[in-house]
Amino acid sequence: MAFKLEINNVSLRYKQFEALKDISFMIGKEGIYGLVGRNGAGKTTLLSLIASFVEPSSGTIKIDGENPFENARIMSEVNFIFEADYKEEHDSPLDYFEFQERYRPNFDMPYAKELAAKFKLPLDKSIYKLSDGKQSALNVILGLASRSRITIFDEAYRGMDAPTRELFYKELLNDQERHPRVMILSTHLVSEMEYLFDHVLIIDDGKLLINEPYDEVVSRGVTFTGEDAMVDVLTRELNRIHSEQLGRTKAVMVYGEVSESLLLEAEQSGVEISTVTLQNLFIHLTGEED
Ligand SMILES: Nc1ncnc2c1ncn2[C@@H]1O[C@H](COP(=O)(O)OP(=O)(O)OP(=O)(O)O)[C@@H](O)[C@H]1O
Repeated sequence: MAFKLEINNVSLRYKQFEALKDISFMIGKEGIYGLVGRNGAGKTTLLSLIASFVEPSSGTIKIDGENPFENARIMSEVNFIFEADYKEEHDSPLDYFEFQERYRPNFDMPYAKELAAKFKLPLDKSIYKLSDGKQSALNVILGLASRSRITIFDEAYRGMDAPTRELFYKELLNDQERHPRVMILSTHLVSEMEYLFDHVLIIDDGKLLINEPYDEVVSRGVTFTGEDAMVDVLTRELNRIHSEQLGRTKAVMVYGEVSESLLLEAEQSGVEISTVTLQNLFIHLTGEED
């Protein structure tokens, strides 16, 4: 059973600056949740609140019905994986695994060692001597092998090269299938990671913009391409988020419900309809244009 996560009217201020503004959402079932936002949108701040590293300035957070702050029962099941500073870390990956085994109720040591072999992570070397990519691999192994009910990866891929990131995504999907839990992945590598997401949360400037299942978000993005005057007429009542023009041909991206009759009208007037990736929706929903 998933731990229910309830965020109610949460704001967070750093002195005068409001980094999160009245955020509310609920996560009630297992799945991979993509938290997407531009630099400085508030992703790490929101995740730090869920992990109880900080308390909200106002609003409430509940995990499994309780305030998670300084709550050992809840916190042993919430795992926040972020880019830690290992410059002075003389312990080895194996020391970390042994510590996690004591502290995390579901930590799977054989699986951690299996992952270490796959990521070619030396188990006995001091962590400060490992490359950035290997330190990131250690982080994601700790996240996966802990099998915490709520596992948060805050841009956990940072030091990894593309093949290593692919390995991480594959292992994440495999382990999620075997041991479903709530995984929250924050990223701006949207095009690379969107296939992983069951659900999407987009934050922009401290506000929650989108909180929907992945399929619903992408089904709401449509591009109309054709003769400019016709495209303008067809999209005039819709939520236009981007447009491009080349000669008389115009492409307009919209976000929202598009009726069957409008789609038919577009087809009959030679206007092409195409789907939009989450990456493109993210760019244009959170961009300054339009
Ligand atoms: N300790 C702090 N004191 C003051 N302002 C802060 C502090 N931490 C974060 N902020 C500000 O809060 C906002 C949100 O920062 P946050 O790190 O949550 O964004 P992010 O979405 O994770 O960004 P990125 O993708 O660049 O990592 C930013 O404007 C940031 O400058």
